[in-house]
Amino acid sequence: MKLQGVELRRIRMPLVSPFRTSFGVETNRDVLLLRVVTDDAEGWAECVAMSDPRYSSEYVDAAEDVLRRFLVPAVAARPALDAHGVAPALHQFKGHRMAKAALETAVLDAELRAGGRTLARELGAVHDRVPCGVSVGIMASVDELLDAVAGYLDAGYVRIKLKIQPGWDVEPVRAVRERFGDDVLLQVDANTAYTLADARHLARLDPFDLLLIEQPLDEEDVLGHAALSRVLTTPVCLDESITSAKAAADAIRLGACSIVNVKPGRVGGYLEAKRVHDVCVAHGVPVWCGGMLETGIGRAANVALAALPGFTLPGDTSASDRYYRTDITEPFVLQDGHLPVPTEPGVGVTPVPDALRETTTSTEWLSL
Ligand SMILES: O=C(O)CCC(=O)N[C@@H](C(=O)O)c1ccccc1
Repeated sequence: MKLQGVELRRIRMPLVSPFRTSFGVETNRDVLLLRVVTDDAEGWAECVAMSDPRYSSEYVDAAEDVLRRFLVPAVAARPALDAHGVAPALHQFKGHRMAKAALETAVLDAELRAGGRTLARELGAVHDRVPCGVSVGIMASVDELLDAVAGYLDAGYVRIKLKIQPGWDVEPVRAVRERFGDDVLLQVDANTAYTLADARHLARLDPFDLLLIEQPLDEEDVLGHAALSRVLTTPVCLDESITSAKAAADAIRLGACSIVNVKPGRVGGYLEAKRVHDVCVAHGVPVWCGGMLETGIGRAANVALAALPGFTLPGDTSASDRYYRTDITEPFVLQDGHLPVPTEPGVGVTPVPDALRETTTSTEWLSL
């Protein structure tokens, strides 16, 4: 394929309700979309970088800048363009995995649309729908949390994930167990909010039969997670620490985790995400698909990934209305606790022109 140009488009998506984690509150998503135009087809992708560098070091203005000045020119310089050539072309640049993931995914989407192939087939999906979990933020009170969880269970979500932080952990978990019983699939996500000194406190979560505790310690504290895994009976799952398939292999071999949250943006794209999946499957480690409050563009690709055989735990692949009143694609609607895997070529969805027009805050064309 020959790259003709790349559109960098920023859109503003208000959340239906504030989403609070241990590192801040999200009320609007400032999203960077990429549209790659080649001589064969167009491809779309969503960059999952947040507005500020609090989930990881990346943030959306930096992603846009590094794409404009370094990543797009490097890919455009390749004589023959295909998705598997993007990562090697970008290897010269350090980090910026979310920006790299967006560019690779847009090229992959164009390549697959041109060939009439779905992302699901390309990645090795084995299911035509995926079970969906939901992520529940930190709330102002336990009563507010219980109302939110009741609503999501009524909506059909098959797994509940609670955000936790020091001062909001054992009590909300106990309240959810007491209200909704022991059969609800329940897990917690700390987003690095604790230290190894909190091990004994975190062990107070063990009696609640959680599926996992996600990223309790700093993303660089792999050995700390290994030590914590020896103290807790709750399985430890890593998110922020797993930046590549090699990082996953190392963390598993060091005993730092027994479950992995796979996020394509965090690891540099869907091709590396499949490699993370394959490494985890080879080690007998279950994986599930994480989320970054994606619009339908990123959500479609995540649902395809979540249909791979090693994704044996429900992911954060919620319906569009979990976060957005109006999505920029046809909405993903929960059906019996599941979302259907897109069946159209590429990521399988494209933005609805009116919705895109109404949410766009800037657009820039990089001609090549
Ligand atoms: O359902 C979703 O898309 C969000 C799932 C979720 O909780 N994401 C968390 C995370 O740390 O995994 C997050 C929240 C806000 C910003 C970045 C990440």
